[in-house]
Amino acid sequence: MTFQLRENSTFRVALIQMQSGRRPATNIDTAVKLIGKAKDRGAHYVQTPEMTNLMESDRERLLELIAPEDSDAGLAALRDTARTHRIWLHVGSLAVKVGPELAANRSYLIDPNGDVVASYDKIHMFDVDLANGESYRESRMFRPGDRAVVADLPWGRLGLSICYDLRFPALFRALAEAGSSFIALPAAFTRVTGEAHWHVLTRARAIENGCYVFAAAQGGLHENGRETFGHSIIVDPWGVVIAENGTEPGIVMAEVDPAAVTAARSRVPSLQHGRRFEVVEPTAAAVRLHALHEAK
Ligand SMILES: O=C(O)CNC(=O)[C@H](CS)NC(=O)CCC(=O)C(=O)O
Repeated sequence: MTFQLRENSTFRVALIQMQSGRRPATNIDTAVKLIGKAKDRGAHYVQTPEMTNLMESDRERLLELIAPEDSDAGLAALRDTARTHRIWLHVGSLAVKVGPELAANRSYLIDPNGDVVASYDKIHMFDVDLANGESYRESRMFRPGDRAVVADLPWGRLGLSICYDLRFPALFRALAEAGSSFIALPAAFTRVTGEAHWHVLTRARAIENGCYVFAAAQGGLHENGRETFGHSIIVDPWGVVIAENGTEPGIVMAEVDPAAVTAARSRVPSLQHGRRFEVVEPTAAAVRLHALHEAK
């Protein structure tokens, strides 16, 4: 079955904020309940955060707890949920097994029939040491993706990204140039970096690409000891935050209008004005002039 294009109609987006723990069955159960509530409130597209099924820092334990996607009980339950509620369900990511010692941080777009229509492996791995001593080595557990992915919703095209990808504007530009009106950014930002950068970066990506940004987040203190920023957020293409949550689990909703994308891009057509330069190497003459100037 195919879905009718509805690029001229608004739709309701719901973001599920979670505080996922160390037991996949419990986390999936929580997600399914919140998705049901979002449906009751009229959602057409529902997004869950990065690592919906598991927040686990221990590599061995993570590898024991996860399954290949074909036999993943969580994915099956979420597909059932999409079908039961007749919604577009975007599972922000699941940790899934892709080899004996290897996982992927993979998001799934599921249609109202319960079929997976797109999946995306997080490209940029969060291998970062923060000033407060927090240290992350995502690439120890996860195999990064190398493909940018877009998928079609009835209301327009959706570009897929995850969490740390937010810091790589070239990915978002590529998604916009591939026709995205909406960009999905499920996340599990740290509290510290979220406080410093979350709002400015989500708004910047929306503004510079004339896209909506839908970002369902993990928030609060997790069983594995991690603390995440929360603040699930919906930003419109003009950079206005139209819905936002705090740090508690819950649902964030907004009415989304595809016409706002066209409007923002016609007011400021910066997408059409890009890539008009080449980078020029410093010339020997310029270097000599500089040296002359310094010597004065
Ligand atoms: O590891 C897990 O359990 C779940 N995955 C995550 O939390 C991921 C990888 S560690 N987090 C981020 O990418 C944070 C990015 C971020 O905070 C920033 O860019 O500032």
